[in-house]
Amino acid sequence: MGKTIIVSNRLPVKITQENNELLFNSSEGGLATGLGSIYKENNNIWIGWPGMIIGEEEEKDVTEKLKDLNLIPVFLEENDIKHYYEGFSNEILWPVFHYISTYARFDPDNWESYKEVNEKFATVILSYLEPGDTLWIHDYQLLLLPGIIRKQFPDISIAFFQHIPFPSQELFRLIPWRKELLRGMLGADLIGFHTFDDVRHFISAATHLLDLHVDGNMIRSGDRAIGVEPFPMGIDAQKFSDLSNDETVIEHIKSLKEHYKNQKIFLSIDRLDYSKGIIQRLEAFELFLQENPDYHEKVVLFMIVVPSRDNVAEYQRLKNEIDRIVGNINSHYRKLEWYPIAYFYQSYPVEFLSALYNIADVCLITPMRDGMNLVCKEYVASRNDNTGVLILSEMAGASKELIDAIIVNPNNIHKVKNALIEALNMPEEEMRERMIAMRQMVFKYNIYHWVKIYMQRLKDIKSTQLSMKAGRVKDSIRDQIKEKFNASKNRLILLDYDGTLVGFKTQIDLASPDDDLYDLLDRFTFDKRNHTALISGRKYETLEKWFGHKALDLIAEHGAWRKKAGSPWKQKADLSMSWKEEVHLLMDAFCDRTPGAFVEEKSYSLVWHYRKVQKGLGSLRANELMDNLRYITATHGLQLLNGDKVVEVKNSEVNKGKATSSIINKSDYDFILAIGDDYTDEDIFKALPENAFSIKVGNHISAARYFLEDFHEVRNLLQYLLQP
Ligand SMILES: O=P(O)(O)OC[C@H]1O[C@H](O[C@H]2O[C@H](CO)[C@@H](O)[C@H](O)[C@H]2O)[C@H](O)[C@@H](O)[C@@H]1O
Ligand SMILES: O=c1ccn([C@@H]2O[C@H](COP(=O)(O)OP(=O)(O)O)[C@@H](O)[C@H]2O)c(=O)[nH]1
Repeated sequence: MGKTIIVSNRLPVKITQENNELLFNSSEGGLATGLGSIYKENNNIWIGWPGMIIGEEEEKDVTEKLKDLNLIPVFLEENDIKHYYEGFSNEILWPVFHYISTYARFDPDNWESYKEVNEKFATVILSYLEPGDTLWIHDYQLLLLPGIIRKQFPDISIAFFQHIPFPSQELFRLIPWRKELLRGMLGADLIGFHTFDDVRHFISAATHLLDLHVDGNMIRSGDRAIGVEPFPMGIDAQKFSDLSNDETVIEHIKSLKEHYKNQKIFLSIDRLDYSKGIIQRLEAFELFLQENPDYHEKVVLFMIVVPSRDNVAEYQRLKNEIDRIVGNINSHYRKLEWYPIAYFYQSYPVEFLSALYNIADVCLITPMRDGMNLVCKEYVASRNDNTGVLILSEMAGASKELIDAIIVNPNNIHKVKNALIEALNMPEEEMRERMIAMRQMVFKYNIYHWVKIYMQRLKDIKSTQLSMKAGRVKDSIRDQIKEKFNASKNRLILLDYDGTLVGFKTQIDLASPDDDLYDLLDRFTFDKRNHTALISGRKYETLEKWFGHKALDLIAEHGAWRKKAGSPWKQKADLSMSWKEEVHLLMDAFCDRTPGAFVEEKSYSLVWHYRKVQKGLGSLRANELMDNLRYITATHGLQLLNGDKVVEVKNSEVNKGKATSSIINKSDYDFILAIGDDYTDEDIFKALPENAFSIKVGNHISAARYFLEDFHEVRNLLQYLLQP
C-alpha cells in the first residue's frame, strides 16, 4: 500500500522563536487533530506553507526541523503571499464563495500568481509522490492542484475537500477564470464539501460551464467518474469533553466564574472576518440592551476576535468598525463595575477556550456564511452536564446538523435579539433535550469518523473507476471481436440509431444520416454474411425516409413497426391506443409551462422532449411529469421510460427486447453484435445470448458487456471490422 500525502495551504505547525532560533511544534487545530492519525504514521506526510516567510539561508534548517514532524514545507515569497494568498485566495475566492462578490477585485496579476503557486505546490508534491500513493488536497487556495497532478499521474488517487462554501453557479461564474478553476478541481476523484447545498452548487456550475455529463452525484470527465459528496467535518468531541476536567481548565473556570458571578455569559468566538457576521451580532446585542434595561449588569457578551488576514483592506476596515461599535456600546451602557462587552482581539490556547465553553450560558454563532464553523461544535462537546444554549446562524454549514440549536437568520437582528431573550429564559428541560440531541450528533460524526468515511469513499470510487475501465473496448477486445467476426458466416449486427450512429441534435429531424454513415452501412449490407438491422425508437416514417432504400432491416418505434429489407412495413397487431389522448393532454400542459419542450407522437407511443429546455429545469419538469404519469401508466399497463432528455410513454407490449428476441429466433447466428446508448437499448442487451458482443455507448451502469465513449468510436469499430 502506498503512502498518504495531505496537502493544504498552511502546515499544522506553531512557530516560536527562542534565542534567535525558530522552533516548530505541531498545532492541534481541528483538521490537524483528525488527520494526525494519518500524517503522523508510516511514511505519510503533510505538505504546505509553514506560515511565515523564511529566508533562503534558513530553508534547509527549517526543512530538517519540519521533517521530524512529518511535515514538508512549500516556501512562499512575499510576492506569493501578496498575490496568491491575500490577492487571489482572500480577495477573490473568499468573498465570492461567501456570497459577497462586491468585495472581490478580479486582478489578473493575482490569477498569474495563483497559478504559479499551485505549480510550486505541485513541484514539491511530485518530488514525493509515487504510483499507489493517495493525495488529499485541502481547500480553496489549491483549486488547480488536483488537475496539475492528474496530468502527471493519470491513475493516482486524489481526494479534494473544500472547507468553505461553494456558491450558486450564478455567483461562481462571475470569476473570469471559472472554467480553469473547475477543471483543476475535477482532477480529483472525490470532491467533498461540508453541505449538500455546496454539492448541488458545484455540480450545477460544472454542468453549466463545462457541459459535463452527470449521473446523480457522479460527474464524468473524460473517462473518469468523479464523486461529489457532502462530508460535514466534525471535531474531536471527546477531547473537548475531557478538557473540562483538565487542571488548567478548572483553574480558568474558577477565576472566570468569580469574575462574572451574577452575570449570564453570551460567548462569541471568531476569526476576524466579514463572513462571520460580527457587526450584525453587535447590532443585535445593542438592540437587546436598548430594549431590555432589566438585563443591564446581568449579562455580558464575551467576544473573542482572532486576528486574521490583516493585510487585506476589507479585514482592516472590519477591525476598525468592530473597535468603533464596541467602544460606542460600552461607553453608552457601561456602569462603574460593568461593561456589557468583554472584547478581546487575540488568539487563545484551547484550555482557555474550553473554560469559556464551560461557563458560557449561551454560545452565539451568527455568521453571514460559514463553510462549517467548528466553534459551535466545540461548545456543544464541552457541555458535559447537558446545559447551555446554542444560537446558530442558518448560514453556517453546522446548522444543517445542529438543528436543535435556536436557528436564526443573522440579517434579522430583531430575531437574533429575540433569540437572546429566548435563550436566557429557556426552560431547563427543553435546554437539556436540545443539548443532548446536539451532543449525540457531535460525538457520532466526529473528526475521526469524517476521515474514515472520506478515505473509504475514495477507495470505493477508485474501484468503480477500475471496473469501468475493464469494460472499455480497448485494442485487445476490439481484436477479439474482429477475430470472431472474421471466423463467422451468419452474423447479426443490431444497431440503435440516435446517440449510437449519430450524435444528438437539439432538433430531432436534424440528426439525419451523413454520407459516411450510408457508406459504412452499405459496406455491411453488401456482404451477405451480415444481417444488419437498425433498431430504433424513431417513427417508421423517418426510418423509411432515411433508410427505406437501403438493404437494411428496419425496426421502428421500439418494435411496433418492422420492415425486412426490400419488403413493406408491418405493424404489430392489436395494440390499444385508448390512453393516448389523456397522456397527450398532460404532456401538452407540461410544454405550456416549459419553454423548449415539445411532444412527439408515434403510432404506439408519445414522447416528451426536453433537450432544448434550460438546463436543470428540463429534468425538474421531467420528474414532475413522470410523477403525474405514474397513475395513468399503471392503470393502462403502459411503460414509462426516462430516456436521454426524453420521457416516453408506450405500450408495454412493444420493446426492443421483444423485437431482438424475434430476430434472433429466426436464424442460427454464429456472431451477434449489438450497440446502443440509451435506456431502451438495455432491453436489447438483456435479450442477447451470453456469447453475443453487447456494447453500450457512454460509460453508465448497463447490462452490456463493454462500452464505447461516443458514436465516433462506434463508427471506428465498425470500420475496423470491415477491414480485410
Ligand atoms: O489560513 P487562514 O487564511 O488564516 O484562515 C484560517 C482557515 O480559515 C478557513 O476555515 C474554514 O475551515 C473550517 C474547518 O473546515 C470551517 O469550519 C470554516 O467554516 C471555514 O471557514 C479556511 O477554509 C482555511 O483554509 C483557513 O486555513
Ligand atoms: O482564540 C482562539 C479562537 C479560536 N480557535 C480555534 O479556531 C477554530 C476556528 O474554526 P472555525 O471552523 O469555527 O472557523 P474558521 O476560523 O476556520 O473560519 C476552532 O477550532 C477554535 O477552537 C483557537 O484555537 N483560538
